Amino acid sequence: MTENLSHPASTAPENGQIITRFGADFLVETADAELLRCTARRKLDHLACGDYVQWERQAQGNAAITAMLPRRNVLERPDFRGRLRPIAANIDLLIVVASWQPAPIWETLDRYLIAANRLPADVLLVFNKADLRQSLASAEAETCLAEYQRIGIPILHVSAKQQQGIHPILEAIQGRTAIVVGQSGVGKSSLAMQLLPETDIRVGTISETGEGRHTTTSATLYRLPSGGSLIDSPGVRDFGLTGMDFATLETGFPEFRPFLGECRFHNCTHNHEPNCAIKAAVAAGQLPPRRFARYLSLLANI
Ligand SMILES: Nc1nc2c(ncn2[C@@H]2O[C@H](COP(=O)(O)OP(=O)(O)OP(=O)(O)O)[C@@H](O)[C@H]2O)c(=O)[nH]1
Ligand SMILES: [Zn+2]
Repeated sequence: MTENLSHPASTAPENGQIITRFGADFLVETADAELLRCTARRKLDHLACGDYVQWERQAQGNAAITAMLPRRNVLERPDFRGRLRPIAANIDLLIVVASWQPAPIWETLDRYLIAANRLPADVLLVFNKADLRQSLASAEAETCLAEYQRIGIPILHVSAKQQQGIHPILEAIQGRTAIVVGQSGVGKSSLAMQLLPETDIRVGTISETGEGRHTTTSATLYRLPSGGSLIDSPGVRDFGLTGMDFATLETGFPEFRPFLGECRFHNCTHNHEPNCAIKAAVAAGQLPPRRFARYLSLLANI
């Protein structure tokens, strides 16, 4: 029997990265930086923006994702049924945005830091609305902020509205893949607009595929002209921390590390136990007390 030559056989698999999702299909950036719409089998439904995949051209002329390559990490969020769904994968940097109006919820910031540690991903704390800092930041808030500085969390003060401090964020991203998170109203969308100002970055590259304006709420990966990538994901912006266990909580407080192992009990929770090295360090002024108080409050909730 002769082969049907009108349909070329499928090609060898190639590597690519998922840029975004359109319903059941995915937009894949090929190794040649070409954007290609690909189908995927149902068993690959858990693929997310940022995933590296293998794809191949099919006999029918379309392209299909055939496999997911190993992930460094994945950010998940419960859907309306409470099932965890992947939002974005292979994240290097969690940009946690806070502001002075709405005022920072410090425990929420701590939760983001714990989540970043669990991913694992680096953290950049961006305090937006710097224009309001002088009039709205209380002395207590400044003290809380100083504690983060003290434990070595990188912090930037910016104003999306006044277009100030945007370049340092891009510099901080360097070659990494970053995602912006933070509570509602802190200015995440405003910042994303500043970080991705060119319409051709935000929507243009996506439009080339004939989708028109990309109006879905799917996470989308954008290449930054300054290097690195930014995943813009309306859905993940206020993501929480689900299923936290004690180990996740404890390692989410990196300032504890030098003292861990020095408590009298190896399974010390740094709460009621006698001869606790963490409590001693807090009492001696070696660990920031407000962070420790919030640690105890988080501990009470697991
Ligand atoms: N004063 C001041 N206001 C800002 C700044 N950046 C954003 N805003 C305002 O803050 C409000 C919220 O901004 P958004 O960018 O929508 O905040 P968001 O974090 O994306 O909010 P959600 O979509 O609810 O998660 C808007 O009214 C912005 O104009 C800033 O630097 N200074
Ligand atoms: Zn202890």
